[in-house]
Amino acid sequence: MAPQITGRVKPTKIKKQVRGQKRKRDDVDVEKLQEAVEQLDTKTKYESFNDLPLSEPTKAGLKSAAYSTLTDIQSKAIPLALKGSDILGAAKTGSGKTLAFLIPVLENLYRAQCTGPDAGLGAMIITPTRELAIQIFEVMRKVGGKGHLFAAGLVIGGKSLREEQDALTRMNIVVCTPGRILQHLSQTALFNVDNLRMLVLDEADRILDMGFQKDVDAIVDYLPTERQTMLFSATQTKRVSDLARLSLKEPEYVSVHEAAQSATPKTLQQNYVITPLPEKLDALWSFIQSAKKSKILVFLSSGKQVRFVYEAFRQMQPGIPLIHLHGRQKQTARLEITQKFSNAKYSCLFATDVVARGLDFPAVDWVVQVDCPEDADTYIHRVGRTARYERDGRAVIFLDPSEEEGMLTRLEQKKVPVEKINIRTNKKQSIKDQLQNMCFKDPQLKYLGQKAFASYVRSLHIQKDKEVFKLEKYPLEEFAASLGLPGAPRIKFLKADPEEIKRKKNASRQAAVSESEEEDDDEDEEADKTKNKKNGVRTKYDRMFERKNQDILADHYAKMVRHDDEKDDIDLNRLDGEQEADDDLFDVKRVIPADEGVPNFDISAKDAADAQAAGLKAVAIPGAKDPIILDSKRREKLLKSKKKLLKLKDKGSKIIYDDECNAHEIYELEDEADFRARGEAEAQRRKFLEEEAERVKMADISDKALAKEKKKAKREKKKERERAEAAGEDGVQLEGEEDGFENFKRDAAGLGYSDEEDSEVEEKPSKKQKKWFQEDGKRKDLHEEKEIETLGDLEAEAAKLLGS
Ligand SMILES: Nc1ncnc2c1ncn2[C@@H]1O[C@H](COP(=O)(O)OP(=O)(O)OP(=O)(O)O)[C@@H](O)[C@H]1O
Repeated sequence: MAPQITGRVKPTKIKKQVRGQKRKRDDVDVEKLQEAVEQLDTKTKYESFNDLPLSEPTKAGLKSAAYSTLTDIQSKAIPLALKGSDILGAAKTGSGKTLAFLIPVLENLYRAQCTGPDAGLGAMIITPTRELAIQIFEVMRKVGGKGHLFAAGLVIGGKSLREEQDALTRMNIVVCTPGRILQHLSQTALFNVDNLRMLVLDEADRILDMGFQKDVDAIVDYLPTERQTMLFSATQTKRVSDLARLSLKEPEYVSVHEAAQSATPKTLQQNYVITPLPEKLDALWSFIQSAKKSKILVFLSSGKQVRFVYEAFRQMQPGIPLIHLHGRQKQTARLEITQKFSNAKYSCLFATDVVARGLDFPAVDWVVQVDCPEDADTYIHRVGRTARYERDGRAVIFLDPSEEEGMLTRLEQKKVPVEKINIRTNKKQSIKDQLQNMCFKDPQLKYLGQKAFASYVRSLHIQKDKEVFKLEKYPLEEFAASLGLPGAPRIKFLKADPEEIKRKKNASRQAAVSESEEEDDDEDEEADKTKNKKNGVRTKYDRMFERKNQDILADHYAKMVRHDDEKDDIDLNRLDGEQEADDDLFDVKRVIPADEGVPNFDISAKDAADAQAAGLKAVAIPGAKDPIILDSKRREKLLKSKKKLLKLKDKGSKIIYDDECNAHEIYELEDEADFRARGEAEAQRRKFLEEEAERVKMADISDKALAKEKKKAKREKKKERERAEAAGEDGVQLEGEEDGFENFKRDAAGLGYSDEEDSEVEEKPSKKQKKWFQEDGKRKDLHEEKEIETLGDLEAEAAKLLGS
């Protein structure tokens, strides 16, 4: 999105006069406001925006956006911020922190009359992701667009630097991502920040985190030290070193957490299900099947997993619209997807942590965490995408048994109440066979699966919290099988020069991560870990990472599975133009045996010669076109199996015979002279098309006649049945009718919970059976689920879920 200017230039004389008069009125207004702000009692709990000394344009904006009462954080932070204090604001997700800093920004700049191109930049709002910046900008437009004359804009990249440069020099308020604004600070000569009065860091803990550390330090160096600084997040930093870096002056710590019993919204129902890693996709599929009439946000730990799960599930047609979002998609695609998910009533979005923070998707029913988050803070932000601003919401996390103890301890420490539930046995569906079948038939999907496997193992390997993530405890072979892979891909861990790692770390953190993505790009951290591990004990997993084997996934093959929505242009936000560093340190290098159904991996005679030169043995197979190279025990074994060798042999080609019993290939090129003798090529082409069109038309007529006949026969059969029923015959029922309705009811009720224990006992057709989950033990504070009997009940339930 290009920077947008909300302020207007009024060139005519009349307009100038009007403006002059308005300014006079504003001056009086400003003086009065200033007085009122000075007298404001920061200890009072203000309930209504009308009780605060706010300018008319802000009041109008709040009114038109239907904001009337203040949330807790707004009530505590706004009065202090209006008076100019530095603020450290911490409040639960969805509690209205955005307005808590936006209103003071608008008001303080208004009172300072910091409007128009000559006033310069008055406020800078920094956020970790582009999506969040856009969202904040939209809220600002909504609240500030009713009469304020500020020039406000977005600087998040995705546009040419030049366009942004021009607009930046006229802006009074900028909402930006760290990388891009730093680029302007260092490259845009006319961008002057000497008048900056306010600096806001939304999701401050993330921005002050190692990924953005350098950028933020560099930005702060450009800014005047005399300014108001505000930090907001649901999981706030209190580190003195962080605050010192930003030169906060006696900051007011405004926390709504401290007194609260939990760090998450009261209206959020949180559960966990113990799900061994190889069963996670089964569990996810079963879950989606039972919650089709909902809006679901599914978190996975990397973009590769997102792509694989999305592709695989899409092919399996789950009956709910699927979309996916990760940081490697183009900006426009990312925006479209967030928009789509926001507007959807029922939808399932597979995403990485790129949407974990701050995004305000309306009416999300479920947040499902398939992969365990790296820490409790990430958990809090992920689940915070539902149950926003007093609405209900539900969250469920799938924990591998090895993660249970560690993660629950972390959550308890952060005051996150989460209860165990089980998946109902009759709701469990296994999709392993289906995935295996799909991967066997579709090498592209299999390739995505291999990448997903590698990136997941990598993410486990680099996790900081080893009490939660114990790599050796995960059943990786079974996990690979659960993705439909014929075996666990071998993962190669390239050892890099520590100096090179350091250089990359600085460069890629500055560039890539600054745009938002917290996934996939962590090779640098990973490399550090290896360095640290150097003196430690090597496990079988270390050996797995270090294993070397042939690279047979050729470039063209990788390109083949490249998605349209992936970045293929240079990201303007990357300072050093660095492109996908994704696989630099980790790579899937799997030797794919010929019997795994992956085509196009024939070993040519040249390859064989190369292999021999490299000291490998190449063996000629009778009947096979090319020799096979003995580069592994598996291939040596293959030589001993006649059945497997058969697959390597030339399959022959199909031959057809003419009337004189002469053999022909199916497609043979016609003699050119004969072809020319029949006339102009173009005329022949046209004639062929006409004949084909006629043939299709005839086929269509006979198809229709057939369909008509079938319909008639069906109707007659139905009538016959009805006659029989009327005559009192037993056991006749119209096919499908009853079943269809039952399924519909089941799906709807699958959203609920029950109090009963998991049991294998055959279940009576009671309503409780229809639920996907059941609780492990007794749970308090759950809202009663109304039993869904009719379509009307279902609609009422859906309306309740959607908070309408
Ligand atoms: N005073 C208010 N009255 C009514 N609705 C409000 C008010 N303040 C905020 N909201 C609504 O609450 C929702 C959440 O607000 P916001 O996005 O600011 O939360 P947040 O605390 O920043 O959440 P997160 O920690 O996830 O970033 C938004 O849909 C917003 O419109």
